[in-house]
Amino acid sequence: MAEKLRQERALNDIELEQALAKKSLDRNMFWRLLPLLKQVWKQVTTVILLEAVLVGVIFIRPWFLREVIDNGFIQTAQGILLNTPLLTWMSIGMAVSWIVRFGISGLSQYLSGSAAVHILNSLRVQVFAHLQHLSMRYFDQTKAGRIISRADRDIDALEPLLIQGPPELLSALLRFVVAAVALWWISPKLLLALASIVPALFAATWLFKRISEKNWAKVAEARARFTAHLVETVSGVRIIKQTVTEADNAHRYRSLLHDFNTTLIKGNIRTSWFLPFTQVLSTVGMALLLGTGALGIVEQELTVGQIAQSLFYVQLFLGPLQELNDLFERYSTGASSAQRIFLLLDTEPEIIDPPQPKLPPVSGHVAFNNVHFKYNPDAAKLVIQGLNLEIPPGQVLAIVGPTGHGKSTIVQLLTRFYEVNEGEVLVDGVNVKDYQQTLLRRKVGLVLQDNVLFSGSVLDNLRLAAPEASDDTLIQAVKELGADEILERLPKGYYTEVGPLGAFLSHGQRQLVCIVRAYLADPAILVLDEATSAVDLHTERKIQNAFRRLSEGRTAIIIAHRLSTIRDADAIAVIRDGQIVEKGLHNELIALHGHYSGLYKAYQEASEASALPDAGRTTVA
Ligand SMILES: Nc1ncnc2c1ncn2[C@@H]1O[C@H](COP(=O)(O)OP(=O)(O)OP(=O)(O)O)[C@@H](O)[C@H]1O
Repeated sequence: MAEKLRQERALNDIELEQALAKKSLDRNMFWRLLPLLKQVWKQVTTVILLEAVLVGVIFIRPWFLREVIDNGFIQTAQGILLNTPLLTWMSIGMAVSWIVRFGISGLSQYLSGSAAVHILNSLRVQVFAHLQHLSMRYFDQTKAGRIISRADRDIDALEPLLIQGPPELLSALLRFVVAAVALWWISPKLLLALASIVPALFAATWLFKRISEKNWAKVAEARARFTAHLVETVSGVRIIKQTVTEADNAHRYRSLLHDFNTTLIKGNIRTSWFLPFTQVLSTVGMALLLGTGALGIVEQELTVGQIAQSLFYVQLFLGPLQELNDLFERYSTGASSAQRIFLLLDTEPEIIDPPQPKLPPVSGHVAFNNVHFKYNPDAAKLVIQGLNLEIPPGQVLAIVGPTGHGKSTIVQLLTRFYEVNEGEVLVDGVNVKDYQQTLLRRKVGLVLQDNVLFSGSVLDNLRLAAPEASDDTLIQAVKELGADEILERLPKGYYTEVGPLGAFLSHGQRQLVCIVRAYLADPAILVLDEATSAVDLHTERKIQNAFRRLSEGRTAIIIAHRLSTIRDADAIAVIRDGQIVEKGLHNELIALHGHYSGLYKAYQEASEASALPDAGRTTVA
């Protein structure tokens, strides 16, 4: 059942992406990629010039050969004599042409390579910056693996298209045009004989391009699926181990890999006929040219040297057309990757700043007026329904209620991670929509259940809130909150590495670091989403004291799971089905014999049953 559900969820995600991808399939990727070349126009221009010189060098060689055949050997009465000066100059010319060719191709490749690095890195930066601006809903709907696949592999896939592609295309076109002119120069009949196969070659190339584009889009999609699964596995590895679903998970990965392989193989089979087909066509072209050339010799219109020279041009004329095979394949891979990148870049953040934002809040007065909200616009049920709540500046308000009834959602709306569907959220009497998001969020300090720390030391993490602060200032803040005893016990004290996402620290230690971080940021409003997992009594007390100290003189919202911790709160609000059903002081609410007293009773019973001070939680009620 779980597997089925997982598959269904994944499928919905994929379907959503495919539907979006189809929308932008019509766009011409090439024209959207072109502006990227603007920043490296100097390198691009030099490469174009170098390629033009290279083509000139290539074309001079058949002329050397023709001169050697037609004039290198002189027929005299004594027999055939060598035209030594001509042969010497032609040999030198041939050697120089090879040396120049190697030198120019090396330089051209170096320049296009450095341009590539420049363009791809700036695209990476653009994608990264854009990702940070996207609203939470985008991350709710899109798997992390898909995003990584775009920001990393899809950008890599542009390299052959953007970098080697243009010089090769240019070189191919130049060789094709110059070969055509040279053949025309020798004899228009020779050119016409060879050109008779071009329509068939173009038709085949066009067909190939269409098939190839579709194939590469499928391959990229299949690849994104297994990457997404890999990322999910890495981030959920604990749960997978705990639920002993490694085998199921590996099976799912294998089946996604199998889909990828099948798509890749099918794609390769479909496109593999192109090369042999073009080879057959060029053989036919060569036969036609030789036939026409033979007639020309018989009719004394052409010399043997000219035919030998024209044979070189056959490859220079048809070769570029065959190279289109490779170029189109590259274009297809790159275009499908570009499409996925543009799909990401075209995604607009749902939540944007107002054109003229108000000054950031100071006093921390919070009001929710008739707020309605649901995460998914298509969902039938509202998560928050007609919520009215006022928190005067400096008040400590505790929010309690059963799990999944909207407690954390209230905070998400206060920080404008999501936009309300109806009603308004006011901070200091101003709608949160009228503040600049960054300034609003700086004024709301969050200490959440699943606190995230970033790789680096404890001090590095504290410094996120106060970038200019010295080590001593940071440590002083830790001491002021009474968190020093616990943090100094870490292996290297404040210099201990916290590991990826803070994995080397315990839950309680992470929470203390976050409380100090919030203290350093000096917000007007504080939110403590109390941890549901147990910490020892000593740490718990330290956390509570630190939070109490932190909330002095600020508005504080405590999402409480341990009812014993909030008895002293200035007000307690009980939330049920996204509405405030009761609000008052602890004693008042107990006396009401309503929801709160029921929750409290259940909490006390659970505490007594397990004989642990933190055993009972409202979330189990
Ligand atoms: N990002 C999201 N996308 C869609 N639905 C969500 C999202 N976050 C929460 N929900 C849903 O909204 C409802 C309220 O969730 P919320 O996290 O506010 O509950 P809560 O009361 O804080 O629960 P808990 O006590 O377990 O923390 C739940 O039904 C939850 O499934």
